[in-house]
Amino acid sequence: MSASQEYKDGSMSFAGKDGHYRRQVSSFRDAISGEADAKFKPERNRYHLIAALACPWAHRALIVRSLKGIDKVPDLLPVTIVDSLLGSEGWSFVPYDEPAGLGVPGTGNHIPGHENKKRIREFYLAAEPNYSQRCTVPVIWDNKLNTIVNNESSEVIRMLNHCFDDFVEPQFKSIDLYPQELRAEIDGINEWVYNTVNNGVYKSGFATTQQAYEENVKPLFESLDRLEKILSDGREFLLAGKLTEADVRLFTTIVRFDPVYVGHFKCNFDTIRRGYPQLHRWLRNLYWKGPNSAAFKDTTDFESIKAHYYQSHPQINPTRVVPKGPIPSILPLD
Ligand SMILES: N[C@@H](CCC(=O)N[C@@H](CS)C(=O)NCC(=O)O)C(=O)O
Repeated sequence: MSASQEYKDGSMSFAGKDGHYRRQVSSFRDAISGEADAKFKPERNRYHLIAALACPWAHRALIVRSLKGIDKVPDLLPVTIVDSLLGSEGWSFVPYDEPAGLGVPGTGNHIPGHENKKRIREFYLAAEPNYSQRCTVPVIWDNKLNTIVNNESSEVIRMLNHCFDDFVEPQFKSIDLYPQELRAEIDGINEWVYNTVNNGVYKSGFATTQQAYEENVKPLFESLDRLEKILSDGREFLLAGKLTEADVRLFTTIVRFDPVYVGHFKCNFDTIRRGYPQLHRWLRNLYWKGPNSAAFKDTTDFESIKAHYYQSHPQINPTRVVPKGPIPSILPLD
């Protein structure tokens, strides 16, 4: 069942009757694996990542693909980027005629044998002809079996953490974003960060009643306070002085916070740059500093991010005007 309903003007409400937004459960939950009987074996010239630069969930996959050096091996996991505008037929590889002239173009669809597909929906229907839910990114598409391996970002990044280790250069093989000894801690932090921060901004922004909005925006800022405390000893990463998937998952929300969530989703008790100096330091370190920064910086496209949110939700922003600020989108290191 879809959690969205269409208004008379064609725009979508993503909230239910009680004003609360509920994210749908992802449908494709397989994994690429080197195990002997695996259906989806790691191979070159087989898999594609379909992503939106705007989307924080897809952004996780782009970051891990880069951190793990998967992007440096030709034809291991090429990326197809959709246009930034999420229109009435979902994510698209070609510009929408209506509303016309909006959005930042993606890469176009060059997935061999599927070049004529215009919308991401067509891949979902090829994989599952009766699919009736929302067609979300990220998607790992298997061009051999013509199906979707997985469309749940939390599982996609777990999979990319190791599944292509036999193909990447040695220095990337040893990178482990979910090390055994930290798993319990990572799972613990992921759980409340997912509910109140990653999804909390959406639950605040898509709420259609005052009460639903307040019930979600307060826990969001409580969690930002909690993160601020965790980082207050000056640590560079959330856990144990080591970059983990917990940092990746939090980054994609925090980097969008001041440019989009403060205004568009009404998450405006404070901004990260003014009210959360520790989170702000952590964010800028990931984005600007050290050997990992390219994975964070080069996958962050503020133009697509802002265009997407402000133009794709006419129930929130009917004029589709995109604000110019904050300037700059992210501040430099001190
Ligand atoms: N649980 C999914 C959520 C993905 C998701 O909701 N993606 C949004 C973009 S931010 C999407 O593709 N929405 C398309 C639509 O609603 O039509 C994941 O983490 O992979």
